[in-house]
Amino acid sequence: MSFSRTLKDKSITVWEDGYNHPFLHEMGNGTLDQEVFKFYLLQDYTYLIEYAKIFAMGAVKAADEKLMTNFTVIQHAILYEEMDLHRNYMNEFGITLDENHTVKPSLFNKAYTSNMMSVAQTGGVAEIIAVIFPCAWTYYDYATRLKEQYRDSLEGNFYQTWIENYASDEFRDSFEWFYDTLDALCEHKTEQELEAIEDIFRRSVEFEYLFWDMAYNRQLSYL
Ligand SMILES: Cc1ncc(C[n+]2csc(CCO)c2C)c(N)n1
Repeated sequence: MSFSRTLKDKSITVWEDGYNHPFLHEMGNGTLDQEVFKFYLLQDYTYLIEYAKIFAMGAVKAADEKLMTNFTVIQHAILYEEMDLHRNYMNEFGITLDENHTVKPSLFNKAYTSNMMSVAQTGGVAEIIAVIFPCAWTYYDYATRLKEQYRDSLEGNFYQTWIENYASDEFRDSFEWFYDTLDALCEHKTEQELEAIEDIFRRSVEFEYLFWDMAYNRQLSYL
């Protein structure tokens, strides 16, 4: 198996803790408190703005126009498609964009995006891919599993659109290039450098897990 494809298994404990989080299963069976989802949605919107900037950092550090394009295509998809999913749910909640713009990131949200920005500033393209990879990979993995596990009750579930968006083939294909690109970038790295990449990846899987937990407990925002 290529280096990039082993990364999930090297983070498997926290990866599975993420999938088993009640936030996800309550979305799957449709019982998740909509106030909890609203908290997640608004926090995630601020998260996505910072996350999109990491792709801009990738484009700045990319060695050729192909890679630069790959980063900018995803950045565009985040701003136009993924955030549309959020804007549509906000619309259902009657939250306007102006109201949304008053939301400040929670402490944990800030910690996650600050970590990503720090990796992006100090690292190269391999480190940038490692830090963003779990966001896409866990979402695709969790959503496809939820879609299968709760297939009998998905129709009419308030969270159906969310689940189907992240479980789509189109979404899977959009980040397919992460695998081979990361492998190529890691080809001549030392054991020590590879270990550092694994740590960056695992940290993001940990951050993903705690993002669910933060949202589920609506923690911690005194701002
Ligand atoms: C906390 C958090 N982590 C991951 C995602 C999912 N996500 C963000 S951008 C993107 C597209 C390509 O990476 C995906 C799948 C999210 N919404 N919120």
